[in-house]
Parts: sequence; C-alpha cells; structure tokens
Amino acid sequence: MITLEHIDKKFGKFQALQDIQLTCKRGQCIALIGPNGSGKTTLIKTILQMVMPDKGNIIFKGEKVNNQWEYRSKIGFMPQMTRYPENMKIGELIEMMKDIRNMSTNLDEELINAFNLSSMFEKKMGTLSGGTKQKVGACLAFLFQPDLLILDEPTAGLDPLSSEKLLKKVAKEKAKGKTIIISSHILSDLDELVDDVIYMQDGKILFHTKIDELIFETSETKLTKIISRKMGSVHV
Ligand SMILES: Nc1ncnc2c1ncn2[C@@H]1O[C@H](COP(=O)(O)OP(=O)(O)OP(=O)(O)O)[C@@H](O)[C@H]1O
Repeated sequence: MITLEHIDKKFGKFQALQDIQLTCKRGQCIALIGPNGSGKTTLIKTILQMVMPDKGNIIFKGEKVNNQWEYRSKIGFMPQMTRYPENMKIGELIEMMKDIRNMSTNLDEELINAFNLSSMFEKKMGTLSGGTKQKVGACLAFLFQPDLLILDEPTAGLDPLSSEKLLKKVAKEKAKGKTIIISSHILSDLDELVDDVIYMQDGKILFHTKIDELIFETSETKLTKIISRKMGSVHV
C-alpha cells in the first residue's frame, strides 16, 4: 500500500528523519511509537508530503508519488493538532470538505453519529473544546472511505467514552481490510489493533517488528510491557 525508501529530512541542521525505510501492506495496522520528538509526526507528514523529504521515495500502491498530490485523496488523515477556520461552523466545514472532494454519496458518517456531532453543527470551530475539535478531525478522516487511514495520536484529548468509540471504529475499519498507520503514546489503545510496531528514536526507526514476534521475544502480551522489556534489553 505504502512504501518509503531511504527518506531523509533536515530542518536546518537538525536531522529529523534519517534513512527511513518502511513498507505498510494492504490491510495492515502499523503502530508508530517512540519518545517525544523522535520524528513520528514528521514521518506521517512526509508520507502525505505536508513535509517534503530532502531525499528518498514515497511509493503509494506501487507508484512513485514524489511531488504528486492526487494519491492523498485515498488517505484519511487525522492530525495531532490542526487549525480550522475559526468562524466556520462544524456543519459548514463538513459540507465544504464534501464539496472540495466532490463527494456527496458513499460517505461514512458513522463517527458523526457516534459522537452525535450533528447536534453541534451550528457551533463555530473557534469556540470548540480541544476534544470536540479532535472529534471533527476524526470524522473527516473517516468520511470519504479512504483506503489508508493515518491517525496521529487520535485519542489524545478525547474523553474515555469517545476514545472507546473511536478505537472501535478503527478496529471495524481494520476488519474491513483498511490499512492503518496509528501513532500514540497511549500504548493500551493499540493492544487490540496492531500487526506491526515501528519504534522511532532520534529520527530513525530503531525497530520494525511484528507484534507476534515481540510477544514471543518478550513473553509479554501488553504493548506497554513489551516496549519496556524490549527497550530495557537494548540499553538505550
Ligand atoms: N517545521 C519544523 N521545523 C523545525 N523543527 C521541526 C519542525 N517540525 C518538527 N521539528 C522537530 O523535529 C523533531 C521531531 O518532531 P516530531 O513532531 O516529528 O516528533 P514526534 O515524535 O511526533 O513527537 P511527539 O511524540 O512529541 O508528538 C522535533 O525535534 C521537532 O522539534
């Protein structure tokens, strides 16, 4: 579904990504984890070319897409934090996105309903709580039935019930065969979802391993314990 080949990215002199190589196959759910500042969001934004890599290739469905944008319509992206037009109402924003995408049918409005967002359609984006803004971001990521979902810390700032609803939705899409890349510091959120774990540190991928192998290697089943054992054993 998506492959990154030898991606490098510097911000000034700071090496934010170094020789990133990864392949995410169709139907796979990959967890992107690592400490603050390790490059997870930069990597995600590079996949979408919201951050332009200095070097390397981005391959989507077998085609090199460097400096192309059309492929992004196949990706549902939920950003960690984003700014929306402050004076636009929730309902207007959703309608505008439908217009931009030129899609009014075959929409996935399940999350809009689960979050009961329609009751808030008249509220302006600038007046919303952080969690409600997150919900709008989540609804937009799923709305156009993308093949690939990229979720950057999707549950950060959501109340527990809303987190649960979102994670259930992610699991449902995975069961349908959708490809998912998800970053989170809340490792318990990922336990039921992930096939592969990518651990980033200092702009590099320290390991990319199947969850089954990690469970076998560490004799732990929960990602929190798996990671603390694994990181304990590599002495970083
Ligand atoms: N536009 C930018 N200009 C300069 N430096 C940047 C820019 N974007 C990111 N960085 C730096 O790149 C590094 C990686 O940031 P990134 O946001 O990718 O980390 P992260 O792993 O997502 O962190 P967190 O877990 O805190 O969200 C950080 O040191 C950050 O300050």
